Amino acid sequence: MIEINNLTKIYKLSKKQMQEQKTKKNMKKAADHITLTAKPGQIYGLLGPNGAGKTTTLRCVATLLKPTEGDIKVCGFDTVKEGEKVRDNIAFLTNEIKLDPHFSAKYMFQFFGHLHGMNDAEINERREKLFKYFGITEFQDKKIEELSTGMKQKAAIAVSLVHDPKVVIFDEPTNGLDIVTARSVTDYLRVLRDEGKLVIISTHILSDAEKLCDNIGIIIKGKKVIEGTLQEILTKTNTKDLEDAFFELYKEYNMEEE
Ligand SMILES: Nc1ncnc2c1ncn2[C@@H]1O[C@H](COP(=O)(O)OP(=O)(O)OP(=O)(O)O)[C@@H](O)[C@H]1O
Repeated sequence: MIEINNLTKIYKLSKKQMQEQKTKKNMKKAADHITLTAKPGQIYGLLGPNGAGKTTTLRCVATLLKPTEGDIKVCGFDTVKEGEKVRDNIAFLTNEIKLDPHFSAKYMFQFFGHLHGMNDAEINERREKLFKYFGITEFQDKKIEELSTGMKQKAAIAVSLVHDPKVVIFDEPTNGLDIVTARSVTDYLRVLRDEGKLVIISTHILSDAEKLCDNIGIIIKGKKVIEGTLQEILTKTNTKDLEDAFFELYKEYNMEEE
């Protein structure tokens, strides 16, 4: 279970960042009083345009950032006061995760398994299952640098899941992946959901949210502006598809003063 309670995250901007973001303010409120609950056996999608605050929110959930205000509980543990316990229960994935190119996927899997306190028998069982699913078994002894981009990505995902976490946090799961790799990743998120795990993703791809997510929270300018199943969102916005709903909300909330 993830319980985000009134999360606000404010970044202090450097002069360079102020220039880049074309603002005179030296603070940026990236998450603005976000409250949400995501439950096991569910894929929860944070949907929003670039810069909406999705990554910031997920990084706070994953204990990588400290909220400015509010608190977050993951499996009942506070992300600030009990960070280690939170980290035991999660995998945080992005498409930027890279494995050391000089080692094999098998070696990296074992290395991270040991870091999580697993024994060799447990690691081997997990590896057989995950490598089989992602089609890595045949290439498991090759150096990462010799693998294709898609295979590298799948190996990184398998390694992140070595400890069989209850909660999987995935920032932009299909970004930058070819269509075949993207499909195997989204299919695996469904497998995890069906195993009773909680999967929370961020995306700006409407079709991913539509097809994959049991619950969708739309974030615009750091605020959660609506939440529900696809059908609930369409009913609340009186629209026919998620794209129409999204643009209605975007028109309404993107105009708001900061
Ligand atoms: N470390 C940082 N320092 C200052 N500002 C930041 C920092 N990280 C993010 N921001 C700003 O906070 C806002 C939210 O960024 P965030 O990356 O959370 O959005 P996002 O919804 O994930 O967008 P994207 O899809 O582009 O990754 C943006 O305006 C961004 O420029």
